[in-house]
Amino acid sequence: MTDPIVDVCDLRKTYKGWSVRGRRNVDALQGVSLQAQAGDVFGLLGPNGAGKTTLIKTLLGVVKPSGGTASLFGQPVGSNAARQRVGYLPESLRVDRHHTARTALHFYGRLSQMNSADIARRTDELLELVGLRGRDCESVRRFSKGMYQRLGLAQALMHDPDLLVLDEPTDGLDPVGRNEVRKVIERLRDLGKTIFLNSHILQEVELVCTRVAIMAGGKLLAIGPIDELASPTDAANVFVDIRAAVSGGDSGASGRFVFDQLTSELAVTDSASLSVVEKISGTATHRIMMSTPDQAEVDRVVDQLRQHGHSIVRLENKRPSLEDTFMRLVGQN
Ligand SMILES: Nc1ncnc2c1ncn2[C@@H]1O[C@H](COP(=O)(O)OP(=O)(O)OP(=O)(O)O)[C@@H](O)[C@H]1O
Repeated sequence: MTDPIVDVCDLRKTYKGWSVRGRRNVDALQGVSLQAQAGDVFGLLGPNGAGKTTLIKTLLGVVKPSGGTASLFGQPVGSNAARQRVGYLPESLRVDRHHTARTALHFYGRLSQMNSADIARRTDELLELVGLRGRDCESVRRFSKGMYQRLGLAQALMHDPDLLVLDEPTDGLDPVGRNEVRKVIERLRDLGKTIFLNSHILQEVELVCTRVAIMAGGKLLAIGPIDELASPTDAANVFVDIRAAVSGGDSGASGRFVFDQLTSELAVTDSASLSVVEKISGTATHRIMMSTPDQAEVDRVVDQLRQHGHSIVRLENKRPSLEDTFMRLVGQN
């Protein structure tokens, strides 16, 4: 494996402060360790106060850690060598209202000490990438929130960084705006950029991230590829649609009737709860819902259904979503 792009080891941050009752320190990071590899789209998740912003600010060299180490590209965070390779989109970027997209990118290019020729070339490339070509000479005052965020992504990319840190890039956007920003992130992922994304929107993270870290109370609760985060004991929801061999031959029998028949026919163990059976309206099909972490149990139920003359029309095994895993981990903590 190559050296990590982001390497955080036992990172700690205590904000020192006072309240009316005396000294009040906040342990915002309590020994966080994580790594992101080149090409990762790394999602940082956690409830309010989890320490996500503190972690991001530490990576950017804005907050000084109280303990532990953090490096980007093998260089200590905050060093010039590390900063030059990072692009940052803050949660609430403010672009002066007199700017157009083009003049704003010129301004940010100058801040990155780029020359005029490079700024002009890069501006054209980025306007194309974020889908603002043709709108580049309009005042940003007329921009929708989605266009504004895409301009924010362009400014973060001006100096062609290898690592992008995005703080809540889709916060406050409508579904269309979110979709547009997500497409840009996917394009950047395809270009091989490493992306560190802080977001509250679990569905967004599930759609674009290759790996996630879940934090709460300044601690790391879980880290890994999304499909490996669910614990082996997390139940999957299994839906089995059947043409039921209903006793009495009534294919239009109610879900309750079929449920009672199945519970007397099937030897279901405790690990699988045959929670409900419902009639799918307008069809001769009934849907059985089970909740079990045990695939062997599903296989047993399917075998028994067949043995009792029920025919399987469709089987769907829905693994726990990122939201299920998040709620379980954060709930436990
Ligand atoms: N400058 C500061 N001084 C004192 N305490 C702070 C400071 N910044 C953050 N904190 C505290 O540190 C803890 C972690 O805050 P942080 O902003 O890093 O969490 P977060 O996960 O980003 O939360 P949110 O999702 O609400 O932005 C919180 O208890 C917060 O009140």
